[in-house]
Amino acid sequence: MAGTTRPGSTAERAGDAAAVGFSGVTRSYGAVRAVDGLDLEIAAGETVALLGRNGAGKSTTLNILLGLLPPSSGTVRLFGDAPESAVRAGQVGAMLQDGKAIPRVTVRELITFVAATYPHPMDVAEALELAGLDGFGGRRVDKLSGGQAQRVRFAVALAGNPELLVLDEPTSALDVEARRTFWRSMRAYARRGHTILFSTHYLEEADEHADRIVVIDRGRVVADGSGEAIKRRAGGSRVSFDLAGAATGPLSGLPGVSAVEIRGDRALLRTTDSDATVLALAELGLVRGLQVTPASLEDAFLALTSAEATPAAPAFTAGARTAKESV
Ligand SMILES: Nc1ncnc2c1ncn2[C@@H]1O[C@H](COP(=O)(O)OP(=O)(O)OP(=O)(O)O)[C@@H](O)[C@H]1O
Repeated sequence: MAGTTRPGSTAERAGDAAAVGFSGVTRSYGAVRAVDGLDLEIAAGETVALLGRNGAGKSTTLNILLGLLPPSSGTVRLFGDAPESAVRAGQVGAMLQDGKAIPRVTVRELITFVAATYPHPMDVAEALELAGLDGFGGRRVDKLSGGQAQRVRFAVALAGNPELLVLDEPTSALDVEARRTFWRSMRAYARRGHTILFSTHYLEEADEHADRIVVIDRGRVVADGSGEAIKRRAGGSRVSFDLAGAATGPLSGLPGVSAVEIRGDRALLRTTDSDATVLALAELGLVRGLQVTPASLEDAFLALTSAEATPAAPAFTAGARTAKESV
């Protein structure tokens, strides 16, 4: 997606500067290192998902990016400038997880007020439409459901017509229909050349809606690339077959096998070399109901972020299985 800049904007002044640049950023809370030497560059026009489990450091990263939290060390640049400057210039819109509703104002009044504080605001009706708030303009913001309030926060983020949109778990309170509407709006906004950075726990959303997925764990980037690239990096395939009473002991020693799970009469092997594993299984006569499937993004995510995992020996723990991974 090509980037576009407004005349006189921070981005134009900064020339080809990245939309976002983190360099060696660290943030500690007492003994907890929430962000630990984070390096990250996001080009203008990219849509990037920040993916990580609870406590990985996503919100802290986004708060530092927005200038709301000073880093303990390292530097952050937005369009080549300090975050505060980019925010002041209206280049950045944010939708954070919390945020209290202002009593007694209507949705339209709120968005009109917010838009008026920016140098190049979005048309209020357009912001309401993009946020899925058509028909809600006259409603009081303190009398909305959780999902509707979340859409108001999205409209607030859009109101300044920002070049960079930062969204912290934007769909967490939305139902299926609202989620679909939200992503349609996001894509439309991205197509205008804007940069979008969103955090999420939803692997499918990251895979489907981002150009690039940055997985963070313990405040560090542990993977960065397309969903496909991350699956490849985490490695391997899953081979499953019917045991038909065969002994399970030898399975972990077969070529390529990095993990074994037994579910009833079915064996599931994680392997870094499915051809070698399948050949060895054939020699043992274990080919009944044989299936070979590439690793899912879920597999990759677990392998990259589980406590005991290393990229060379991904974890494959029974407790973390999901229906999606069933064979
Ligand atoms: N204000 C704070 N004081 C102390 N520790 C904090 C504070 N904010 C965050 N932390 C800790 O920093 C780490 C990172 O937290 P952060 O909220 O950035 O993670 P997250 O990836 O956004 O998590 P979640 O997905 O649960 O929202 C966690 O260990 C958290 O407990």
